[in-house]
Amino acid sequence: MTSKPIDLKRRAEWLSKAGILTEALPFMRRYSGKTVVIKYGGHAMGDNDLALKFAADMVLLQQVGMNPVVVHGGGPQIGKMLERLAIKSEFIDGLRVTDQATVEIVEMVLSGAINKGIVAAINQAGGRAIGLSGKDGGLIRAEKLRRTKVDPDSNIEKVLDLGFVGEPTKVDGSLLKSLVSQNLIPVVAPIGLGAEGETFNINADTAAGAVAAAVDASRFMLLTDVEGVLDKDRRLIPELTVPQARALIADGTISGGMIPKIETCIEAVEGGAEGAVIIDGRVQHGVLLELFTSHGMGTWIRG
Ligand SMILES: Nc1ncnc2c1ncn2[C@@H]1O[C@H](COP(=O)(O)OP(=O)(O)O)[C@@H](O)[C@H]1O
Ligand SMILES: CC(=O)N[C@@H](CCC(=O)OP(=O)(O)O)C(=O)O
Repeated sequence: MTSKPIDLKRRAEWLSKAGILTEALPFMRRYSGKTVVIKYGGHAMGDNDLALKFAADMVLLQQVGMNPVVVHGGGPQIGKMLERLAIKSEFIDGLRVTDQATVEIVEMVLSGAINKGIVAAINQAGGRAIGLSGKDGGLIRAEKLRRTKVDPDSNIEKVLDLGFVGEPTKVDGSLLKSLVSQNLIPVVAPIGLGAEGETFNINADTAAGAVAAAVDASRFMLLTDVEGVLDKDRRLIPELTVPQARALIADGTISGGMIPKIETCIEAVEGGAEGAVIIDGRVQHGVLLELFTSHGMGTWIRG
């Protein structure tokens, strides 16, 4: 039996048309050996096809010599599960108020179904992913988040009690680096371990920022369900300086779940990352478009 000959000329033309040879190679060379932390938001997970493409992109990043580290969210998925269990949930400034019953569900959804789903998809795509929550190996130590807010009527500062919402106090970057050195792709669920063994629900953007700092990431990307940061007329803002971003939070243009993203990006660039970018996770292969094309996508936050 003879197999059909491969038309190499056609394949070469296709590669060239796809711009792979001309456009992406210099970027691939530039980022080789660099660590990129990708925050994969619950809204960006979309359907199965999109999730498989995301997984394939992670494998490709590794194959061109980069070190991808994934930190995932799952807010909408937690919301659905809480609804099924008739547990009410509310958000303050983009953070879920988390009581004991809620934190149990948060951990179950994030460290269970979502984490293992991403790990399975990356392994299916030919990579070697390993799933961890912040509890595994003591990866993310956390403490109760202290938040205050000035009451606009009385002008008095109030302490907000968000329950088991945590903030990272220490991320063990050496653990992640040792996994990466063994060609593994770490996939991290944003659950923190408290000093008394408590389970903390950490906003995934915040957890991703702390992970990026701990592994000295040169690139930090957040995938969400909008094109990037939008102005008051809902137009994409391609680039923001730190002072501009702060001003947009102060005047209310940036609100809700976009606030922790921006705060985390500011920390990442102030902490020395080459760049932090918020991109549309609903676009197929968005990560590759951002990293390996000259126009990139989304909103860049610069120092
Ligand atoms: N200025 C803004 N530009 C873009 N999105 C914004 C802005 N202000 C608030 N948002 C909201 O932030 C959301 C993204 O945050 P979030 O829902 O927490 O996403 P994820 O699950 O990806 O973390 C957007 O869907 C949008 O509703
Ligand atoms: C404290 C807090 O708000 N935790 C988040 C954790 C998941 C998350 O951040 O998921 P996304 O990135 O998909 O929004 C929550 O309970 O929804």
